[in-house]
Amino acid sequence: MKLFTTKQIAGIDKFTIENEPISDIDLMERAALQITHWLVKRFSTEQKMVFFAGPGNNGGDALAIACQLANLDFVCEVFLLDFGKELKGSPAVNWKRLEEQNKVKLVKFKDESGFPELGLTDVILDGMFGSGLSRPLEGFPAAIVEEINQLENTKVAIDIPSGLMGEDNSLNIPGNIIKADFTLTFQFPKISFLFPENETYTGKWEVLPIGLHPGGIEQTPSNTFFIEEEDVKKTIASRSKFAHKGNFGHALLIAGSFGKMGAAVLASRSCLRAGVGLLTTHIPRLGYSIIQTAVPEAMTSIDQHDAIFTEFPDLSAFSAIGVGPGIDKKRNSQKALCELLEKAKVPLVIDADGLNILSENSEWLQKLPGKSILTPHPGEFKRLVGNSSNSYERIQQQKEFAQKYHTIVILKGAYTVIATPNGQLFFNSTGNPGMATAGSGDTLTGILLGLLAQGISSEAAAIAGVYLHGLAGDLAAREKSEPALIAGDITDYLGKAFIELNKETN
Ligand SMILES: NC(=O)C1=CN([C@@H]2O[C@H](COP(=O)(O)OP(=O)(O)OC[C@H]3O[C@@H](n4cnc5c(N)ncnc54)[C@H](O)[C@@H]3O)[C@@H](O)[C@H]2O)[C@H](O)CC1
Ligand SMILES: [K+]
Repeated sequence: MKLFTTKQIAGIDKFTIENEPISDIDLMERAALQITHWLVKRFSTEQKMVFFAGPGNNGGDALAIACQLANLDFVCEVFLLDFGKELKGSPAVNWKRLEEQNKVKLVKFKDESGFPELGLTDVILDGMFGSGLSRPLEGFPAAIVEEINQLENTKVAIDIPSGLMGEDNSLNIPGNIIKADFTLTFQFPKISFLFPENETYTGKWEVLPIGLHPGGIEQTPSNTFFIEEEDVKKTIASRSKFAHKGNFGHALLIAGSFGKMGAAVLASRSCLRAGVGLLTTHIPRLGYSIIQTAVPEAMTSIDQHDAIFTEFPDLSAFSAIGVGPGIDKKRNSQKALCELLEKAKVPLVIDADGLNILSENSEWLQKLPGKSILTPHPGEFKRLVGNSSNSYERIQQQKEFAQKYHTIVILKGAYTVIATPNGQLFFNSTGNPGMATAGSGDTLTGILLGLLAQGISSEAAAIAGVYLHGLAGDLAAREKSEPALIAGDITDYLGKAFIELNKETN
């Protein structure tokens, strides 16, 4: 799914009005109805619905929802922020409808002194500002936000928590943004919802479709995407009846060191489960019996060194190479990685200590084979690319880095972001906090390597890999729970993830 800026969404909104065609008041009514349905399912008529409405269409939505709920016997009150200007357009129409309906208490207020007393079970609906917010809130609306945030009532934001920008909040004032329990957003997730620091404002968010015109969506360009099942299905081809293991590539995984052989085991197992034809795992001598016992399906390549990575086998047989999980960053391992970068002709997946070595030798980034995949977590990213003051800034850095070095950068997090060399960004939609556990990254490296070795392009492997990794984690968490989930479970549930992905087509 394409993701858009709030400005672009306003354009698609306009396109829908002109081309469906539908009047703006009817589009607002349709959007409002989606939220009304959601509220009716969740709350009872015993609870008063208290709306805070702003001067624009976000306020218009609030008025429309109040009108619809009042017709369903909910007790509603509307507090309209009065900036001394008459309401215009659809918000004005909805205000008039409410006056004529005569079921909802309507109050206009100009400053904090007009802030109402609320009952403990009242539900607050935030319809002050949505995608039309042009600058951070201050003065009167900011004071209202502060009042609302002090209350313990359940808060539901319409489209966007008031005060939050759809993309860049670098210059925003944290105290002047509504902290909602739920955000019900229209048609598309807003980009800022995908950043960890904004969870405190959005609470749990849901996308409610409002039937924006497919033509408008199609013709609006975007280089930012939300990965969904459809985007991954096409990558995972069904296998020919006559297939043999030679059809699915030969991966080389360089992983493990003394005390960290588990990383080599986890990554090897997930590489195999991702469907690779052959896997050779290169490990220090002391790891030999560990890997042979734990992963009998893998062939081994044994380093001359007992405890660390210092050399690698002839590369001509391999269709993709993974390096990093558990390798440590001793001087001889650094030298071996440098040589690997110079000799490798196939894309690499570089993780963990592989990335840390690169951070300490940034001039080697120029040596990366084209379309290699780097998989930093935020700490590794910071060491590799530098500091950033927020997630928006960080993804800009990520994008520039991927373009500069012609690599795919997978920045791991709740919504893992993939940056590609052509300037695109993909946010992953699967995964859960149970996956924040030791070795989870090693399993991702294995999956990526396994897909890449099968001849899947680096971009497609990255997109499918993070999606499947998250999906396997979600399926595992359903049975194991989030706290009890361990990295090996992700690998164990990878099969179920493939089945889930192919459900409709099978
Ligand atoms: N496309 C859709 O998905 C639909 C969206 N709908 C709703 O419409 C809003 C966007 O409405 P818009 O009128 O463009 O903007 P807002 O209501 O968010 O606010 C604009 C209003 O506020 C003033 N303003 C802006 N910034 C500030 C500020 N910092 N301080 C004070 N005042 C400010 C501005 O001048 C305007 O007067 C979207 O979020 C949805 O809720 C449709 O209803 C359905 C289709
Ligand atoms: K809002």
